[in-house]
Amino acid sequence: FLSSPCGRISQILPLTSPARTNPRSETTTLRAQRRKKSNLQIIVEGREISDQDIQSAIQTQVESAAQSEYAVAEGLQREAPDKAHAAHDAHHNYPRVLLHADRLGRDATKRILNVLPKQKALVSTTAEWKRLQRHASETISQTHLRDLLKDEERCDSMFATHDGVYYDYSRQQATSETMDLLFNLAEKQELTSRIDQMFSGEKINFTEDRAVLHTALRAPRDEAGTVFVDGLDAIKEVHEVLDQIKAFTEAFRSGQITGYTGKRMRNIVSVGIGGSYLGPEFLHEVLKTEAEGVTSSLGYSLRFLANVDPVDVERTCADLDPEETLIIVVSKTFTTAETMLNARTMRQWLWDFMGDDIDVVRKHVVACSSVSATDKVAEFGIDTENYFFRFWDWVGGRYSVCGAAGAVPISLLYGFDIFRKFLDGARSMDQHFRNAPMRENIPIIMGLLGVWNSS
Ligand SMILES: O=P(O)(O)OC[C@H]1O[C@H](O)[C@H](O)[C@@H](O)[C@@H]1O
Repeated sequence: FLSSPCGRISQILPLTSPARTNPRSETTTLRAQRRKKSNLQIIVEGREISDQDIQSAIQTQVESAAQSEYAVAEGLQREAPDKAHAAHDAHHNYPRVLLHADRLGRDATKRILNVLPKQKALVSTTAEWKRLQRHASETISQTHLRDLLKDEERCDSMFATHDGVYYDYSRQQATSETMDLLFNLAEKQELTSRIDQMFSGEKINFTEDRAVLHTALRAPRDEAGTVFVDGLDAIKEVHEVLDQIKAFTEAFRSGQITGYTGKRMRNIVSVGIGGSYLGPEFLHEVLKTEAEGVTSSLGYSLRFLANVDPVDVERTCADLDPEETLIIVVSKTFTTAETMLNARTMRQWLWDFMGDDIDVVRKHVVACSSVSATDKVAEFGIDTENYFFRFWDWVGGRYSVCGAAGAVPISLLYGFDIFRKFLDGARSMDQHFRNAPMRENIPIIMGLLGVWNSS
């Protein structure tokens, strides 16, 4: 906040320390003048910033933040998206103000908090959070896990189970009191209604103004018509793509789909990074030693290409016959530099063997990408009609394994039915997450322990 109305902060000087950090004489004078009022001085471009400056800078932001809430509440988002966007941006600056304050130190935070209107309580300012903080410093920091583990009653109570998944959290640095405090915090933050908002497609990802709907990726077909995003029936769309992947998989595995030279394709190279790589690879690692996975993948191979080191490309395809190889470019945005570089390298590899023909790309390269990247997929030379498997902006990259990003490589290697089972498992956990009471709810407990451990 200080950088926009006042200029860039150049120095922050605690007034109690000697003048060694600031040679400017006028600043020294200022410091002397203000010594009695405050023990912190903020210098911006040679000028000291007063409490009043801070207050007016914050006021501007807080006013637009207040308008933002109003705008969104009034449904302006639908009628005037630009306005709502600007309002959203301003709104997000509110926590940022505190973040800056935090960096400036305790004195600055205090001064800033004093001038901030009591508008929206951050989680860290709630009584439930403070109770957790006290509990952490007064009790848990003095307790060794070794001693916690001696308490049988405690250990017996710290587990949750659902559908064959058994979650034992007795090795966490936590007691049943910790859990009580965490559940209180979750209640205070209205977690249950936030979960419902997520499942129903509300745009809870407010930084990108998007829904967070990976759960729709594993919702059953008969739930079509229940979740809409910007007027589109999310679950219906999901099943259209799953049907497309199923049909493509069957054609690929039965040899109906062949490469450019008519050979049957047996090797799959999945190019992608981050969420477009780790999820599918994790699934592959799990399945490749499972009896069902071993038999269903016989005769096929799947490799991942995520690294841009040229030796990695060599390692991935040195022993592959390009005529029998299908390249999957997995990228939600279809712009990620590493992925696109590897995709171009693999395209060249195909061209080097089979000739510089666009049909080589149309027969050997498929894309898993978001609907909004369709033009880029087409530009690359991929057949967007038959070789493009889409997902949506409301699928976060790290969850895309349940969408085309995971479905295509895993189904081609192991068959669609195995992938379907994975979706069914995820669906079962979604239902548990949505319906189980908090104290038995595995994802909620894991989330709360995540908050506990990282804070
Ligand atoms: O799928 P893409 O658009 O190529 O992005 C790939 C990855 O890029 C970055 O690493 C992001 O942090 C990830 O969240 C994302 O999954």
